[in-house]
Amino acid sequence: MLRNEEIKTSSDTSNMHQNFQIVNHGIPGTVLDDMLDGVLRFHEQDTEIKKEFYSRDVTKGVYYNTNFDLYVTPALKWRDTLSCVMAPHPLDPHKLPTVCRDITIEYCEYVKKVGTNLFELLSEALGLNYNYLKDIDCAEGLFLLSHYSPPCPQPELTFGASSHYDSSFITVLLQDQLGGLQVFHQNQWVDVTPVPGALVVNLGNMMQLITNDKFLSVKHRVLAHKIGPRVSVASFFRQHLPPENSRIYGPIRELLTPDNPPVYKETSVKDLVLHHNGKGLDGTSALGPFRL
Ligand SMILES: O=C(O)CCC(=O)C(=O)O
Ligand SMILES: [Fe+2]
Repeated sequence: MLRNEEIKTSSDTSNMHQNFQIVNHGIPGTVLDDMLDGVLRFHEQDTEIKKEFYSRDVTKGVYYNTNFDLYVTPALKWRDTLSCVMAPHPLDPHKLPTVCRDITIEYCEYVKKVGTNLFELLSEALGLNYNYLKDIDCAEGLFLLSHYSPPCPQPELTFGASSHYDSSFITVLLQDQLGGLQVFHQNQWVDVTPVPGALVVNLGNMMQLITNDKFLSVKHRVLAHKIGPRVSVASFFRQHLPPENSRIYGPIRELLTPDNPPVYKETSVKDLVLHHNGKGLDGTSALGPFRL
C-alpha cells in the first residue's frame, strides 16, 4: 500500500494529485492478470451467449452493453462494457457470467481492501480522522465496469472513452499493457503509461463535492487503437443508483471556514449519477448543477 506521504499530508493538500498509480496495493499479480483474462473471456464469447446479459436497464445487478450513453452522446465510443453492482448489497454470484464469475468475486474482495486503505489515507490527507471517509460510507458501494475495446480500423475517428470525469468518490482502475489512458493535466493530455502490476486511482466528482474542491476530480479519456483488444476494469467506489432515501452528501463541515464556505449544495449520489448518465461522456463535469 502506498504510504501517507505519497498522498501528501494535511498541511499541504493544495496540489493534491487527482490521479496516481499504486504498486504496493497488496493484490497479487496473478489476480490482476486473471481478472483481465476473465474480462477478455467474457467479451470474446459468442454473441449468442453474451446476449443473455445484454440490457440497458441500469437497475439490474449485472448488464452488458455498449456506450451506456448511446442515445445522448455526441459520438460513439469504441468499447463494450460488462457492468456489475458488487456492493453494498452482495450480488447473487449466479448473476455473474460463468466465464469470469470466480475471479470477479475474488478481485472485488481485494479491491474493497484497497479502497478502504485509500479512504483512510485520503481522510488523513484532509486532516481528518482516518475513519472519516469510511464512516460516511464512501467505501460502501462498489460498481465494477469491465471494458473491452476491439481493434479499431480508424482510431482517429473515435475514442475508447471520450473525455470525462468519474461520478465516484474514487475509481480504482486496472488496465492492460496496451496504453491509451490519458489525463488532462496543466492544460494538456498526458499518457498514463501502464506500469505492470500497478493500479490507477482517479478521484471522482463525489470526492470533489465533499472536499469542497480541495481534491479535484480528474478529467481523463482513452484513445482508440488499431491494435487490440484493450481490456480494463474500473472499480467505482460509490453506490449505484441507490433508493430515494439514500445518504445526502455535502461539503464536509470540518473542512469549511469563513474563508472556505461551501461551494456545493447537498445532494445524493443518485442525483449526481442520474445527471452524469443523462448527459453522457461529453467532456464536462457533472458537478455544474450542484454548485452554489
Ligand atoms: O479504460 C480505462 O482505462 C478507463 C475507463 C474509465 O475511465 C471509466 O470506466 O470511467
Ligand atoms: Fe473514467
